Amino acid sequence: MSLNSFDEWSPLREVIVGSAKNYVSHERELSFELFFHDNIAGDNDAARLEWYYPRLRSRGEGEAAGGTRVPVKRRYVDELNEDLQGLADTLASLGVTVHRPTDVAPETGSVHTPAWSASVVPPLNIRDNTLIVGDEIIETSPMIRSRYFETQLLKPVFQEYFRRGARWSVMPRPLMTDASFDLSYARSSSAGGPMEPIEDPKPSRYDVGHEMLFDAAQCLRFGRDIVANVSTRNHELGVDWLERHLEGRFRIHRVHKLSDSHIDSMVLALRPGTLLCRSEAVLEYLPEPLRKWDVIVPPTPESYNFPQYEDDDLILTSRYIDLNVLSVSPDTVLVNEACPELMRELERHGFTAVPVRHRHRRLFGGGFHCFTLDTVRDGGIEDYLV
Ligand SMILES: NC(=[NH2+])NCCC[C@H](N)C(=O)O
Repeated sequence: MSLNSFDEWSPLREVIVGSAKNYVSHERELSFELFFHDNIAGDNDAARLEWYYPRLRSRGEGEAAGGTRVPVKRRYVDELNEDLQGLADTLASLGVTVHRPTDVAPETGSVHTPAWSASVVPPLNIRDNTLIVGDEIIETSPMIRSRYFETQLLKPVFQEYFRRGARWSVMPRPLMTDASFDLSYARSSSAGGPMEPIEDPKPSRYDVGHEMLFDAAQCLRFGRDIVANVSTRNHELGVDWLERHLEGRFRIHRVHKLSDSHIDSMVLALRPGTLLCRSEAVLEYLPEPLRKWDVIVPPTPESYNFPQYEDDDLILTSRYIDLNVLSVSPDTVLVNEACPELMRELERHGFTAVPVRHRHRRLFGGGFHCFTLDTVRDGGIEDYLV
């Protein structure tokens, strides 16, 4: 079918499901530290910052171009791939056509630019680097160096949609030197909480000042309207680009500092008139028309909802990550089977919750919404925000 995805909830026909094949390590360098810096794990309104460990070690001589590779345990990667296959199988059993990315090679490759290099990670959280707006694929400007060329692994799928008539654009590629990053959000969000130090940015001959660095997962799509979270100058530039690019076709509504970057563990739209939110407080950030929608606030996740990890396992999400559900229609939602409380809450509001296994979401930074990219849904360019 042709690319057609304008919203987060209308009947799903085609989707891409991410892959974690050959995930071996995380590379801890400036862009990674900044991205995962602010793990807000608040009890509804009292936001609290979580530690990452092990603590950063400061860069030694000659280490400026790269970072420290932290291995990811093989068992977790195998279990994650098993769960991803389960997710793909569930979607297929619901009549959805599932596409998969190209897997990265077993030997970890590297991304090299004139300014730096970083090890490649698999195309797992594919929601992050591509925005589907109607009949257009937009590859967004990456925020993490290891993920600089991630969308290349979606190329066969994108080529096929292009062949069938899709528009296909790529936002400007950042030079992504240390000076490209606006550190103000990460620095100011440290107030009152323990915080890993942000390493001193190193100068580079390629510095051009703050650049656009913006993830598609900062957006939620509502027909003609797109809600985009902006927390830094980098995001602001990204939204400026999107606004100019989509002018006359879509309206963008900026929300400010709802989260560090991604919006989809804070709020999701389940059907016209119903939002799933981390807390009622989220509403105050949203555009006026959305504040009138019904809100489902799931019970706060408890530690028993999650596997126990060891000190050397990096935790990359808040415990609200399971809010990150995937709608296959306005009344059917894929939910982590580890969250019976969330499933019951959705059922109470008239949804069918389809349980799907997903064990290691906190180690790999994403739930079902993050791991997927919905390319064909029934919905069109409608005005929902009136
Ligand atoms: N599209 C995504 N990768 N979203 C994941 C957002 C997770 C969010 N940072 C949290 O810790 O709750």
